[in-house]
Amino acid sequence: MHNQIREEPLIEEAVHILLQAVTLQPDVENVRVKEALGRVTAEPIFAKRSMPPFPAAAMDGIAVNARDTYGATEESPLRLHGDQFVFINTGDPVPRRTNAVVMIEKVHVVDSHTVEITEPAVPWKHVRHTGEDIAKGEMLISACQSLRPADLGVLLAGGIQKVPVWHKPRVAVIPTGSEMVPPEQELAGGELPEFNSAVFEAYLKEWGAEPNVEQIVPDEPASLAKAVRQAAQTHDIVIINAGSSAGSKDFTPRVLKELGTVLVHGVAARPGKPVVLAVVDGTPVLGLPGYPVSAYLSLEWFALPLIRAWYNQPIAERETIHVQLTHPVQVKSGAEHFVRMRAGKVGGQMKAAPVSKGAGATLSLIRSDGWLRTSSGIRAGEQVPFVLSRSQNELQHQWLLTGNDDPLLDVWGSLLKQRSGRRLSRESTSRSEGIRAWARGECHVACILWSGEDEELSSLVAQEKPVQDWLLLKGFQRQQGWMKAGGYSRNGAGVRDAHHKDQTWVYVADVDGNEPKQASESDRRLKLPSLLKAAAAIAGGTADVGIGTQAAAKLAGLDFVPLYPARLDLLMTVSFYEKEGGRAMVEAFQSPGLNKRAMEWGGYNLNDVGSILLSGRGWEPGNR
Ligand SMILES: Nc1nc2c(c(=O)[nH]1)N[C@H]1C(S)=C(S)[C@@H](COP(=O)(O)OP(=O)(O)OC[C@H]3O[C@@H](n4cnc5c(N)ncnc54)[C@H](O)[C@@H]3O)O[C@H]1N2
Ligand code: MOO
Repeated sequence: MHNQIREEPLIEEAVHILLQAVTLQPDVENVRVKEALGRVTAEPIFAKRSMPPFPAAAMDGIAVNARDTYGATEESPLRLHGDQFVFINTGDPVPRRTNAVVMIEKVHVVDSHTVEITEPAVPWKHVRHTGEDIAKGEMLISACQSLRPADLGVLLAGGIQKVPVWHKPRVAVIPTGSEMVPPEQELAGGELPEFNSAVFEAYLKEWGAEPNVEQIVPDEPASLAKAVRQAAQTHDIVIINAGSSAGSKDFTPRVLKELGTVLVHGVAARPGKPVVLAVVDGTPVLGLPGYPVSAYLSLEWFALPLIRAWYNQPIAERETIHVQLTHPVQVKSGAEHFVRMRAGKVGGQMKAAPVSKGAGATLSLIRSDGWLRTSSGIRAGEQVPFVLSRSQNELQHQWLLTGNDDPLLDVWGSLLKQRSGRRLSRESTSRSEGIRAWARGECHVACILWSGEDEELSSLVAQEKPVQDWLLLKGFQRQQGWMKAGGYSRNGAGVRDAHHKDQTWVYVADVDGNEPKQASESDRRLKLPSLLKAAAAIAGGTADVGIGTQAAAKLAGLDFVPLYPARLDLLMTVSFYEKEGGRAMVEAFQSPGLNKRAMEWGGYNLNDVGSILLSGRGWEPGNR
C-alpha cells in the first residue's frame, strides 16, 4: 500500500496547527539549586535572606566611628587609640559603634594600640549595608527563566536551597526500520547503522528535554502501533524516525491515523518534506523523515517549538548574517529550500557558495557553515541572509580552498587548525574551476594538480588573473594511476584495458577533460566529487576502474597500477601569503604529522613542500 502525500503547509503553518492541537501541561518539581543549571523556573523566586546579612567591611583596614576622625589632615595627623578603632578585613562585620572603614594603605600603624590617619572618614565609607546586594523579599529570578551559572549563585546567596522548576518534557524517540541496527554492531548484508536517535537525544538534551531512546522497531504496523501507544501514555512528546514518506514500508502515517489524529502529512520544505504531525491520546507525535539532514532539520522545526511552548519561552533565533553568493542557487518552486552553504571572508567581504550535494548528506551538513532559506532561485552576486550553524567568529577566520582533491589535504587542514586555530573549508572542483574561483576572489587559495611544464601553468594562471600578485606554494607530489577492485572484475576486463566498452569508469570531478566526450560513454562514466568517494564506489561495485592515487586505492582496499606522478600546489595572492595564511600553511605542510600520514598511506613525495615554486613576477630563484 502506498500513502498519498497531501497538500503541504509551510513549516510555520504546520507548527501553528500542532501547537493549537495539543495542551502541554508541565508539572513542577523542586530541585536542589546546585543541580538546577539549565532548568526553567516555574515561579518567581524571592530572597529568603539579605546579602550581606550584616553591615560588612568593603576594604581591609580599620573600622572607626567617623566622628572620631574629624579634623585629621596631612599637616596635623590624628591619632586614634584603644577602642577608637578595630582592625578589620574585607567582608568582616563592622562593629556596632563604628560606621566607616579607613583603608589600611591610609593608616600609619604606630603600635598595636595606636594608629595615625591623615584625613577624616566619611560615615558609611567602605561599608556594605545589610541587603546592599540582595534584600530579603526581593525577587531574584522571574518565572520561565533558564537558570545560568550566575543565577545559581544568586539563589544560594539569597537563602534558596531548592528551586521550583518545570518538569523536563519526557520525549520518547522511537527508531524504526527492519534494516536498522545499533551503530556499535558490525553490519551484515543490507543492514544500516541507526544513529539518528543519538543525534536527536543530544539536541533534545540541549533544548531542555529528557529524551528516552527506545528499542529499534521493525517495519511492522502492529509493532509500531504498540510502541507508539505505550510511549504516548508515558511521555509528553513522541518522535518516530523514520518511515514517514510514501514507500510500501512507510507505516508511520497509517499507524498514526489508526491511533489518533494526523494533523499534517508533508510540509512545503526541502529537505524534510515527509513529516507527519499527529496527536495520540493527547500527546503530540512527530513522524520525522529518515534521511539524516531531513531528520535533524525537521526535529528543530517541530520538537524545538513544542519544548519552548512547554516552558512558555520564545524560540531563540539562530544567528543570521548577510553574505554574497558566489554561485547561483537553483531550486524547484512550490517549497522552501534549505540550501547548505559554506562561507568565508575573502577580500573583506563575506562570501558563500552552496556545498555540492554529492559531498554526502551527513558530512555536507557538518562541513557546511549554515544555510540559506529560499523559495526561489537566486543569482550569483546577490546578498542573501545566511543562517549560521557555526560561530561567526569561526567563519571570519575560516580559509576557503577550492580546486583539486586529495585526502592528504584534510590532514593538512587539521594540522592547520591545530596550529593556527583556523578552519580550512575545502571544496573539490577541477583545476580550471579552482583557478577561476580564486581569480574571482571567491576563495583564498586554489589547489592545483599539475603534471606539465611550469611555464604552461604560469600562463594558465595569467589568463585568469593578469595581475602579478600571485604565487604558487609547493605542496606534495603523488602517484597517480588506475584504481581497481582486487581480484577479478565484473566483466573480466583487465585494468590496463580501462576503455573496454563494458567497463564503468569512475572519474573524479577534479580532473579536467575527463567528462564523457560522446553520449554513448555517459552511461559508463560516473562523476564523483573526491578520490576517496571514487575509490569507495569501485570497492562497492558501482564502477570498475578509475584514475586515482595510490593512497586512495590503499584506503579503499583496491588494487593500484601506477601511471605517472603529479604535483598538487597551492595558488594564492602574495598579500594572502605574506599577511594572512602563508606562514601557517607552510608550517602545517612541513610538520612531521603530515609526513607521517603521507608515509603511512604511500605514494607521496613531500620534498621541498612549502617552498615558493612560481610567482606572477616570474621565477623565484633559489627556491626551486
Ligand atoms: N516515492 C517517494 N519516495 C520518497 C519520497 C517521496 O515523497 N516519494 N520522499 C523522499 C524523502 S524527501 C525522504 S526524506 C526519504 C525519507 O523517507 P522516510 O522517512 O520514509 O525514511 P525511510 O525510508 O524509513 O529511511 C530512509 C533512509 O534514512 C536513513 N535512516 C532512517 N532511519 C535512520 C536512523 N534512525 N538512523 C540513521 N539513518 C536512518 C536510512 O539511510 C534509510 O535508508 O524518502 C524519500 N523517498
Ligand atoms: O525532503 Mo527529503 O526530506 O528531501 O530528504
